[in-house]
Amino acid sequence: MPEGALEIDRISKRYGDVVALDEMSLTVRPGEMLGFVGSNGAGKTTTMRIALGVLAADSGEVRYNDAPIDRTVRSRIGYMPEERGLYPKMRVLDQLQYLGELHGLSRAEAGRTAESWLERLGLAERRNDQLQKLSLGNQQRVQLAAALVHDPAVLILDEPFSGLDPVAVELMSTVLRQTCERGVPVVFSSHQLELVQKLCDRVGIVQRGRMVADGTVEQLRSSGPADLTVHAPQAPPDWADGLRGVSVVDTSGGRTTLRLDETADDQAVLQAALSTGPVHEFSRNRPSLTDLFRNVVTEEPAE
Ligand SMILES: Nc1ncnc2c1ncn2[C@@H]1O[C@H](COP(=O)(O)OP(=O)(O)OP(=O)(O)O)[C@@H](O)[C@H]1O
Repeated sequence: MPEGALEIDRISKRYGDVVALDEMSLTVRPGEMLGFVGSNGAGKTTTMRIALGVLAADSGEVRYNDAPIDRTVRSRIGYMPEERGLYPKMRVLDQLQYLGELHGLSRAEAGRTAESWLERLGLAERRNDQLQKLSLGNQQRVQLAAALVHDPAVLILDEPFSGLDPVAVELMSTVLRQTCERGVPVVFSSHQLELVQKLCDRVGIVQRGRMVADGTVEQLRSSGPADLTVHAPQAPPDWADGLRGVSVVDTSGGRTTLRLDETADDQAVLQAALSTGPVHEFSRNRPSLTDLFRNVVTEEPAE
């Protein structure tokens, strides 16, 4: 493993009869951003809480730099919990400074870093307000500052984008990208798949406590079923019938969308289309992350 990687190695966790995690594994390398996606109740929060050490796994191990995570490493993790969890009545700057000190910064250093994050996140003028006086989106910016104030070696965020307006999404995205570019492994959970597809180097899809797909966005998108769109205006409706490994998904306006399985030969499809007359379009549609997610994940049982 490269130096500075976070590894979650086959962790399992049960709550009574509920299997929350079943040998969940994932690795985030330095300078890599991993999007952690899955249905409600799939096990994302449980995984992140175990990685942080606020919850113990029944089995498996979490490592940083090839060694099991201890208290020193734990204090170098930046974490944004789903339930948020800052003090509502405490003033924003005091709160960040206090958290910086808790993570080992001197008072002056913590104050300086807190001020600079508030500036960066557009909250400088709110520094002396109680947290509860801020809008939810601004409170979330403070949560991000809280995760970053001690210059963490690893950044773990539980649904950091939920409820943010587009400007705040952009700001959060930029800050996460820059943190990642400084060599910090970043992992965040999200249900906003288009955002994950745009932002992340790698994606892990979790279902019922297991990692069911893990790879770069490119790898995952090219591993899904390939659809072809063919525009052959003179082709009869049954032109693609009988082609090996090919099924018709949709036909409209002279365009046919075909699903090809691994036994199909796209060149045979092209020949069949050309044999009907001119072919104006022959294009492969790669699945979006949303399509893949639909294919991989079946509904979780209701909570
Ligand atoms: N404290 C707990 N006691 C009992 N069961 C729990 C507890 N925490 C989590 N679970 C169960 O563990 C499973 C995984 O939950 P988890 O919160 O990790 O999912 P999640 O992927 O983060 O979901 P969401 O997207 O809704 O936040 C669920 O079945 C949940 O009900």
